[in-house]
Amino acid sequence: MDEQELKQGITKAVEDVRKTKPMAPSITNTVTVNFVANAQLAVGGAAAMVYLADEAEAIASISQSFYVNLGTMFDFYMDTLEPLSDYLHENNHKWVLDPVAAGLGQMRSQAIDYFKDKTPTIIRANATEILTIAEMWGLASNSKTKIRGVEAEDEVEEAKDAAIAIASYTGGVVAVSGKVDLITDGKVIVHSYGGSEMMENITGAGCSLAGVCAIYECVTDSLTAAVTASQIYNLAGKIASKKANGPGSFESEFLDCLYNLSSEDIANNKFEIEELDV
Ligand SMILES: Nc1ncnc2c1ncn2[C@@H]1O[C@H](COP(=O)(O)OP(=O)(O)OP(=O)(O)O)[C@@H](O)[C@H]1O
Ligand SMILES: Cc1ncsc1CCO
Ligand SMILES: [Mg+2]
Repeated sequence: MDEQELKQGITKAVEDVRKTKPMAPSITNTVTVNFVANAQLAVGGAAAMVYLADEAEAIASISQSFYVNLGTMFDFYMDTLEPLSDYLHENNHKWVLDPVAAGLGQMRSQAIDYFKDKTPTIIRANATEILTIAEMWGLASNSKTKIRGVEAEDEVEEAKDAAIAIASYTGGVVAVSGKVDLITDGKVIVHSYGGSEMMENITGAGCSLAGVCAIYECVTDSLTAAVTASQIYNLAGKIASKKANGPGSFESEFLDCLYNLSSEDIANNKFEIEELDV
């Protein structure tokens, strides 16, 4: 894939979502659930949040991509997450994983271990979470990262090799967010630029970015979907930060940008694509 093909793919993904309004269901954390749904709606998709095992499988069967976010774990989650990820894997169903706070606690670790062979088609996370998963899955060692909570403790480029190793293992895409976003399928690396430091002053920029990846994944391949989500987030974040007076107005300006930006402007936001030697 070259830069021109990717630009065309981004433009088409943005337009197809606005035309066809695809629904991507989510099991997502209780902190940012409303922001995830609003971001999915703002880009033109539809949201549906579920928590029970029988509902998750039923709604997965009528969707093109499913979003799983581990932000706030509850006792009964494994009863849903294990059969759901079995179902997604067995049916070659696309799904996005946001492994929030990977490495924290026994139940979250059990979930991440379980997902290793359930082929998540996009893993979207911050650098610390990607470094942690690569280590948990035995794909990298000697990482010095230490989990503290839901925030990144490492720079995006430090997670580059871990991201490539995970993508090569799953056969899917890994998207690492931060000041510059890095997206890889193990064959190419895309860097998407823009955004704003203000995105660190609201909760859920990352959670909702992953939810929006699932929306774009309903209409295009996983690499194009993850790049399109980063491109719209980076342009919307940059423009919204110029209009906002603080985190409150930033959040609403940001949603307005997701809704209003043109597909051409989103595709023309700065990005670079580089082939990897494989
Ligand atoms: N310092 C920054 N400068 C520019 N853009 C940023 C910056 N920090 C984050 N972003 C953007 O914010 C979005 C979310 O990424 P981030 O890395 O903050 O996710 P996260 O840490 O998982 O967030 P959360 O857990 O709060 O949902 C991405 O589009 C990213 O490019
Ligand atoms: C703050 C917080 N705590 C658990 S999930 C979450 C949202 C950001 O990941
Ligand atoms: Mg996060």
